[in-house]
Amino acid sequence: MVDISYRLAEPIALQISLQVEGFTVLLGLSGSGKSTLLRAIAGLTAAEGEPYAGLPPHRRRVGYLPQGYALFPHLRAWENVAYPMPRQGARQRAMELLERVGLRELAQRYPAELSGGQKQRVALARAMARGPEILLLDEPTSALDVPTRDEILAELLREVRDFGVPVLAVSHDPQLCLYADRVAVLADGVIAQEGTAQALMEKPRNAQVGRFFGYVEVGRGRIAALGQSADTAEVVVDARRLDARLAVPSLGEGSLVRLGCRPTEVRLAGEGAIPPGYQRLELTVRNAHREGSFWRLDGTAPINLPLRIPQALWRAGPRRHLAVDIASSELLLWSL
Ligand SMILES: Nc1ncnc2c1ncn2[C@@H]1O[C@H](COP(=O)(O)OP(=O)(O)OP(=O)(O)O)[C@@H](O)[C@H]1O
Repeated sequence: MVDISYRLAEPIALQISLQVEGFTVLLGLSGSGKSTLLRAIAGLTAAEGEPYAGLPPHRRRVGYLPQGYALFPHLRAWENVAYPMPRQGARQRAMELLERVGLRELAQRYPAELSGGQKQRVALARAMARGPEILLLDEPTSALDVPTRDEILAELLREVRDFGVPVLAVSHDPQLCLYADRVAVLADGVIAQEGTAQALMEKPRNAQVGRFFGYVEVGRGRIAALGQSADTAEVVVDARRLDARLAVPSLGEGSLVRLGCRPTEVRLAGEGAIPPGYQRLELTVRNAHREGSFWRLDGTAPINLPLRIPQALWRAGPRRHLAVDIASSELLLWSL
């Protein structure tokens, strides 16, 4: 495990404390400073921080895979891997590293003669060349084609785990969390939340964390009463009482809150009884338009749920009212 603590002001203000353990994924929106943080840890952007503060890049025990991999186009695969090594024995050591990533046979090729996944493995071998104690991956899936992405990523992670070095991967892609031992979310220059993917998915602390796991903010209200079990509450929205779940422990009776939920978890109400644990809401539809074979509904009340409904389930076309069932555990309450 490596404890990372970095502060910088330019080009973006960041104050980051983060534990990197196994495969750790740092999620953040585009422009939130993910690449800047990795460059700071690698010593390529001025910053204060531990570990490595004050050391030049080549003295830091960091393996860095930038976006696009930054291989030298005029050097063969093995020469790219050997580049950061001391001359003596470099070729043999480079060949060993290429062997570990399954590319020994392609050692003589130039980057232009390699696939995206193969380039990534050459870059991985090069990043491992100086025996790093942490590996930094910038958007490891962004340069890969969708059909082969998961396969290449799984292979990359197998190799990374094989090297036994903790990895910090930054991405805007929550899919990466499927493979992660730890996940953190970067927002407004700080770590908004960190923990296991499951913990963040079940209780995202705010809307910025929630959006990576499919939650959208659907309205605002006031807590009328705390529920009987630890994290439940009754909330009033637009004079309607709803059962919901607290995503932050500090909320109490009278607290003003934001409501969040995953539109994919909302069910169209059928003819029958409300399923246990669910509540039925009669939504007022303000806007409906077609999206392929779906109806897209926006601006509904009392909560503003964006919904995509298969045309077959709403054949008569848009109406003004729509009954939906939402699990109480699905309706999250965040601080306002
Ligand atoms: N060299 C630079 N000069 C000026 N501004 C920069 C520089 N590098 C980054 N920035 C700015 O700093 C902010 C963070 O950029 P950064 O590349 O770290 O974001 P990111 O989270 O990695 O985004 P993305 O997912 O789009 O790559 C952005 O607003 C960017 O415009």
